[in-house]
Order: sequence, then structure tokens, then C-alpha cells
Amino acid sequence: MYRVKEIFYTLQGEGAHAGRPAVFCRFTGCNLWTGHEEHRVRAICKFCDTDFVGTDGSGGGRFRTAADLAAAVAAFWPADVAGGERYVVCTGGEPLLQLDHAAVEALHESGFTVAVETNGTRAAPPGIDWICVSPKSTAELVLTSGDELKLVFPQHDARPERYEELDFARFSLQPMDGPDAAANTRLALEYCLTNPRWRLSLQTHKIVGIR
Ligand SMILES: C[S@@+](CC[C@H](N)C(=O)[O-])C[C@H]1O[C@@H](n2cnc3c(N)ncnc32)[C@H](O)[C@@H]1O
Ligand SMILES: Nc1nc2[nH]cc(C(=O)O)c2c(=O)[nH]1
Ligand code: SF4
Ligand SMILES: [Mg+2]
Repeated sequence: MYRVKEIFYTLQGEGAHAGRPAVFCRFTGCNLWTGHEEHRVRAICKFCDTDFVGTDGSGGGRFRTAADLAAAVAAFWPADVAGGERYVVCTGGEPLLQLDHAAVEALHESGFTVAVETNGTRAAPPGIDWICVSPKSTAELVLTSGDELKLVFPQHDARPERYEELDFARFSLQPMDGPDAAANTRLALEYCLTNPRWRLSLQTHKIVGIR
């Protein structure tokens, strides 16, 4: 059984694939925060910008099999668009609590290239086409290689230097959204200017006002 908060079609807003049309499949639940505001101060990850509780979002639900999940995702890829690769971003919550090899295979069989946004604390099933790891605070990192390491910045207990020798093809620094978003954007861009292995990742979907 897969529990999904919401499924929607939009542009990938962040990181190396920003601007790319994608179906987002947001899985319910996370191992670093319950998702309830009253627990945020005690959570390992305290700055989450996302509601991942329940299965009540648009396109959300409980899907019994991998084929059911893939069919639900495929229903959001517009039928009337020509060209381009079908692309799905599995996120959450923490997608690697639920995404397994069967789901990845079923998504491939439905014609999708499969990307994942993960906090990196759980192993990934084989076959994922793009793994973006976003380390959080003191949480132990299990996924130490992948396609992109996208660090939310600044985190006093998760500094960029700790990750920059890991085996990732791309290093992205994403300003922490919240009350200090403007100052954090300034800090992130200044860090990239002085540490050119890192590239600035803006949450462009928020800038243009889409999901
Ligand atoms: C909501 S998370 C879900 C996927 C996974 N649990 C993770 O943390 O990577 C999706 C992306 O949003 C980023 N994110 C969450 N809260 C943020 C915030 N306040 N500012 C900037 N990025 C944030 C995460 O670091 C991650 O890259
Ligand atoms: N447009 C858009 N791009 C995104 N990239 C990562 C997101 C996420 O919440 O995982 C996200 C999101 O929520 N919306
Ligand atoms: S790990 Fe990801 S989903 Fe979980 S609380 Fe942090 S940002 Fe949100
Ligand atoms: Mg988001």
C-alpha cells in the first residue's frame, strides 16, 4: 500500500532540473518530522515548507499496488502535449519510506523517467534515474552518492563543507524559506560566489506563483 498526499503536474522549481515539466507525487509521512506544527520545535528537521500529512490532497489517496500508483501518476501527464520525456518527481514527506523497486519499475513501464527528492536517511531502491539528496541537520546521511546534493542553507549543524567531497555530480545551495528568506538568499549567493563548486538553487515555483 502506497500512501500519497497529492499528485500534480507542474514545473520542477528547484535544482538542476528547474523549469522542467513534471508530475509531482508527494508521499505521505516523514521520519524527521511528524508534520504537525506542535511538534516542529522538537523535530530533527524544523524548517519544512510542506504539508505531507494524510492522503487528502488533490490526486492523493491510498494505492494498493505499484501498477495502481503508476496509473494514478500517468493520469496527470497531459494527454494533449507532444514531445518531451514523461518525468515524475517522487517527493514528500520522505519518499524513500515508501518508494520501492516495484514502484520504480511500474513508473518506468508507464514511460516515466523517475526522479526523487530525499533527505538521504534511507537507502534508495535500484533504478531511480535522478537522485537529489537534501541533508538535514544532525540526521545521519545514508545516501552519500547521487546525482545532486541540494543543501538548504544556512543550517548551523549541516554546513556545506561537510558534503562537498561526497560523490555527487552537482552541488546546489538553496536558501531556507521562512521569515529570513531574503537574508538567506543573500547568504547563499555570497557562499556560491566564494565557493564555486556550489550553485544557487532558487525555489522558482514560489517566485512565479505555481505549485
Ligand atoms: C519538502 S522536501 C521533501 C523531500 C525530502 N523529505 C527532503 O527533505 O529532501 C522537498 C525539498 O524542499 C526542501 N525544503 C524544505 N523546506 C524548505 C525551506 N523552508 N526552504 C527551502 N527549501 C526547503 C527540502 O530540503 C527538499 O529539497
Ligand atoms: N514546483 C515545485 N518544484 C519542487 N521541487 C521540489 C519540490 C518538493 O516539494 O519536493 C517542489 C514543489 O513542491 N513544487
Ligand atoms: S525531511 Fe523533507 S519532508 Fe521531512 S520535514 Fe524535512 S523537508 Fe520536510
Ligand atoms: Mg516543495
